[in-house]
Amino acid sequence: MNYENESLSSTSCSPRILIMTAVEAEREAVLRGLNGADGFEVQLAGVGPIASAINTTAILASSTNTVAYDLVISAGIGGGFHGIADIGSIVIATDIIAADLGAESPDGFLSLDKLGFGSSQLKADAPLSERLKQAVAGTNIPVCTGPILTLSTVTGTAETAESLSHRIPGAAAEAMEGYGVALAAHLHQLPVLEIRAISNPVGPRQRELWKINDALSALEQVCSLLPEVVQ
Ligand SMILES: O=C(O)c1cccc(C(=O)CC[C@H]2O[C@@H](n3cnc4c(=O)[nH]cnc43)[C@H](O)[C@@H]2O)c1
Repeated sequence: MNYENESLSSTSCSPRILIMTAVEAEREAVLRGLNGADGFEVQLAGVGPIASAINTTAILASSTNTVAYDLVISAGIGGGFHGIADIGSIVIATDIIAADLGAESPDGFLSLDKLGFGSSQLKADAPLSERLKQAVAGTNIPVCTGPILTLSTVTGTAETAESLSHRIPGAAAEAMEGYGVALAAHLHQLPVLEIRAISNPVGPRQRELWKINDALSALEQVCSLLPEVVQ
C-alpha cells in the first residue's frame, strides 16, 4: 500500500492500526502518547521474535472483514548503534532484519538469503516511515531512519556490536521483536513500521545504565504524532 498521497483508510470506517509492544511499560507509554485516539489497538507481543510472531499472527488471524487492520507497528525501546542513534533518540526502520537468523561459517555469517531459504530482511513502509520521520523532526527529539536489527540475544560485547555494524552497514538500532511482528504483518499482506526509542547503546552490557524512562518518554512523544501521520 502506498500512502504518499492518500490516507490510510482502505474501508469506510477509520483505519485500524495494530501496535505491538514487548512489555507492559512500553504499551502504557504508547497508550499515553495516543491519548485515546480512534483506530488504534495496542497489544503485547511478548519478548523476542518468536513470541512476537506468534502473538501478532494470532491477533491478525482473529480479525474479520469488519475489524480488518490497515497497518501493523512494532514499537518499543531498543539499543542504538554507536555514532548513529544516541540514548533518547528515535529510530524508524527502513528495513527490519533478523540479524542472527542463519548459519555461522569459517568465512563469516550466512543469512537466510545466502543459504537460499528466503529472506531475513523485510521492508518497512517507506512513505509512511518518511512521514513519521518528518513529523518527529519537527519536535526536539533526534530521529533517524535505518535498518533495525531483530536479535534473540541482546548484544553484550563490543565485538558483537562491531561485527553486526560491519555485516549490516548502516544498522541503526537493535531490539528483539521487529522481525516477528513484521513477518506476521507480511504474511497478512499488511504494511509495517518499526519504531524504537533508544534506551542504551549497543555494546558491552551495563544494564544499570539503561535510560528506560528517557526512552519511554520519547516513545510516548512519538506516538502522540501517529494519529496525524497515519490519517
Ligand atoms: O525494567 C523496566 O522498567 C522496563 C521498562 C520497559 C522495557 C523494559 C525492557 O527491558 C524491554 C525489553 C525490550 O527492550 C528491547 N531492547 C532494549 N534494548 C535492547 C538492546 O540493546 N538490544 C536488544 N533489545 C533491546 C527489546 O526489544 C526487549 O524486548 C524494561
